[in-house]
Amino acid sequence: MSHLLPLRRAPTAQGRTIARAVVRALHTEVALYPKPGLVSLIDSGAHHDMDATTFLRSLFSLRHYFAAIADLGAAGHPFASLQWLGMRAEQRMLTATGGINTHRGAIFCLGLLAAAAGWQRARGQRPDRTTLARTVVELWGEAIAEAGSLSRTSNGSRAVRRYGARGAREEVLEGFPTLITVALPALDEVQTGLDCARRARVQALFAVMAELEDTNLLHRGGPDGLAFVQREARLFLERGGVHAPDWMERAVALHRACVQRHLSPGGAADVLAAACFLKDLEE
Ligand SMILES: CC(C)(COP(=O)(O)OP(=O)(O)OC[C@H]1O[C@@H](n2cnc3c(N)ncnc32)[C@H](O)[C@@H]1O)[C@@H](O)C(=O)NCCC(=O)NCCS
Ligand SMILES: Nc1ncnc2c1ncn2[C@@H]1O[C@H](COP(=O)(O)OP(=O)(O)OP(=O)(O)O)[C@@H](O)[C@H]1O
Repeated sequence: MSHLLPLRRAPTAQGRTIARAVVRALHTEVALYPKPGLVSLIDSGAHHDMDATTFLRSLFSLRHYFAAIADLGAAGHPFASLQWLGMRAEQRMLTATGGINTHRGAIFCLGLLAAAAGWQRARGQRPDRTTLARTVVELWGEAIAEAGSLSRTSNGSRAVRRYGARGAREEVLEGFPTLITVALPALDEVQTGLDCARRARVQALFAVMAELEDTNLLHRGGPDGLAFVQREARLFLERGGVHAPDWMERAVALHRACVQRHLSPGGAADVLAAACFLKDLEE
C-alpha cells in the first residue's frame, strides 16, 4: 500500500508546482472560447448536463490529485499506484460534479504527464515535450497496455471496440503523437506569429480536431459525426485559421453547428489542455 504514502504526506513543493501548472492548463482550456461544441465560460456547448461551474468544481476536487501523482512519479512508483490514485480522483470528481464526467480524460493523460514531470525533476532533468512523452511510455507504457480498458462500458471503450478507433489510451501508448506533432507546433506557430495566446489556443484546438480520432465524437455522432468535425476543422485551417480576418465568426459558426448536432470534441480539448501544460513546463 506504498502508493498511499503520498496521499498521507503533504505534497512536496515540486508536486505542488507541477499541480499548479496542470490546474492552470485545465482552467485555460475551459475558459477558452470559441471551442466547437465544448463547455466554456460563455455557454455549455453541446452539453445539457454540465457547465463551466461543473468544471471548476471538478478542478477544485482534483487539486491534490495532480500534486500526489507527481510525487508518486518522483518516487518511481509503478502504474498500478498511479491507476489506483487516478481511480480515486475519478470518484472525487464524480462526487464534486454530481456524477458528471468532466475530467476523466484529463485525469488520465495529464495525470501521467504530471507523474513523468515529477520523475524527471526528481532526477534533475528539465521536462520538455519529447522527454516527457518518452518518460511516460518507458516507465509505464507496458503496464498501461497490459491494464487495458478498465471499463468495457465507457463511451470511449465502446467506440474503440465498435469502430476500431484510437482512444486516449492509444494516444498515450504511441507517445502522445497528436500532442507533440499537431497541438504544440500549432500553438508555437501562432504564438510566435501573432503573439496572441487566445488565437494560438484556438488554432491548436482546430488543428487537433482536424486530426484526432476523438472517441467523444464517435460515441456522440458515429463516424459521420467525427468526419464532419474533422472536415470542418480542416476547412477552417485551409481558409487561414485564426490568421483570417473573419476567424471568430467562422469558429463560432462551427460551434453552433456542433451544438445543433450534439457533437463535442472532448478528446481534442484534453489534448489542448495537455499542450498548455507542456508549454507552461517548457517556459
Ligand atoms: C483511459 C481512460 C481515459 C478511459 O478512457 P475510455 O477509453 O474508457 O473512455 P472514456 O469515455 O471514459 O474517456 C475517454 C476520454 O478521453 C478523451 N479522448 C477521447 N478520444 C481521445 C483521443 N483520441 N486522444 C486523447 N484523448 C481522447 C475524451 O476526453 C474522453 O472523455 C482512463 O479514464 C482510464 O482508464 N481511467 C482508469 C484510471 C486510470 O488508469 N488512471 C490513470 C491515472 S495516471
Ligand atoms: N471544455 C470541455 N467541454 C466538454 N468536454 C470536455 C471539455 N474539456 C474536456 N472535455 C472532455 O470531454 C469529456 C466530456 O465529453 P462527453 O460528455 O462527450 O463524455 P461522456 O461523459 O463520456 O459522454 P456523455 O456526457 O454522453 O455521458 C470529459 O470527460 C472531458 O474528458
